[in-house]
Amino acid sequence: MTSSSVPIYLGDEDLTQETRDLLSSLPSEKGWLVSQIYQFEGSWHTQGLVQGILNCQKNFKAKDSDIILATTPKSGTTWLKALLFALIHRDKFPVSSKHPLLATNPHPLVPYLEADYRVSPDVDFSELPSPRLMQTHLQHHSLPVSIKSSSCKIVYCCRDPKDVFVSLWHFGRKLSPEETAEYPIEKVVEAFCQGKFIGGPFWDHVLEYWYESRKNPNKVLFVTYEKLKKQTEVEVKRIADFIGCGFTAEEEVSEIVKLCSFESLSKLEVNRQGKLPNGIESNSYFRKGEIGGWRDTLSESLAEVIDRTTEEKFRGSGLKFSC
Ligand SMILES: Nc1ncnc2c1ncn2[C@@H]1O[C@H](COP(=O)(O)O)[C@@H](OP(=O)(O)O)[C@H]1O
Ligand SMILES: C[C@]12CC[C@@H]3c4ccc(OS(=O)(=O)O)cc4CC[C@H]3[C@@H]1CC[C@@H]2O
Repeated sequence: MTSSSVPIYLGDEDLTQETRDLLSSLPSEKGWLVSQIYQFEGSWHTQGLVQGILNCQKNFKAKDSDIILATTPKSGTTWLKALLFALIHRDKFPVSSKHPLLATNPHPLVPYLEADYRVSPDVDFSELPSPRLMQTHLQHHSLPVSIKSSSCKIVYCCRDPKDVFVSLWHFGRKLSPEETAEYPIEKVVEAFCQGKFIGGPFWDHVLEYWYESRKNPNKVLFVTYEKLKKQTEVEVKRIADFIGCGFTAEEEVSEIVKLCSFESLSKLEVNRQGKLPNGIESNSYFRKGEIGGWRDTLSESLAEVIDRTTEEKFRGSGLKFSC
């Protein structure tokens, strides 16, 4: 059973017999926020997510024009959802007081594949305007085959794992204050570094997309939260070029950058009040939005534990997080 405060799609209601049989054969562990997590295709998920992944792998048919945003949780999903939505639809929705991002949180504007397939195995994305934009937290090897075999584009965003961890830590404690109150941070860091965490192991997730981006740079664009934060306009133009909607010399990128900035989005009423369709408070997705914010939560020794894991895992890959 999952805790009642986490989204319903993570839960174990109405699983198919096929999923139940599969789950009974998978390694499982007690989770931090959810009572049980399962290792499926090398990554850890709830029962509900395994059901959503199976449905998605079976039923999702990518189109060549699709754009898939892939991230690990807390690596910049909300920001990229906003930026990609604004970039793709800028002809239809120029930046103005009527822009959809001023009235709607970025999450409902961009479907979350495995969660939506969890809610309904027959979910229909055919009504989405072209190019269709969708999000996933899946590891590369677990993506539906058609995403890998079609010419659709994958934008991958990752972030320094210390900031990812701290972002998750605060997100989880807000989501489930009672369940998390007694949980020492040291234990949660340990589980995160062992990879036994929803979507984990974090480092394997990043490395897979890193190597894919190097092997096939026209298919996978590798973006880091840090670079996006430091040189937003340059990175947003690079993303726009990659997804096939580059900026002309006359066009201004700064309006979209400003619209999607943490400062703008986090001040909007729609992102400050109320809940998203998944039951999570809209403001949970906007906390600090900084590079290196981990310093106010992690001791030096815990930061070292995460850094050591990063060094070990990334050794020889050419990948580094610059802060
Ligand atoms: N427009 C934006 N610009 C920069 N960071 C943003 C952002 N919107 C959300 N974030 C930050 O991204 C993290 C959430 O990640 P995700 O969207 O993948 O769940 C949070 O980090 P912090 O908790 O460090 O503040 C959140 O504050
Ligand atoms: C899917 C989700 C982001 C991940 C959140 C999460 C992360 C780690 C967890 O620890 S453990 O229980 O696996 O040990 C639990 C959770 C539960 C909530 C998850 C979030 C719900 C919506 C976000 O996109």
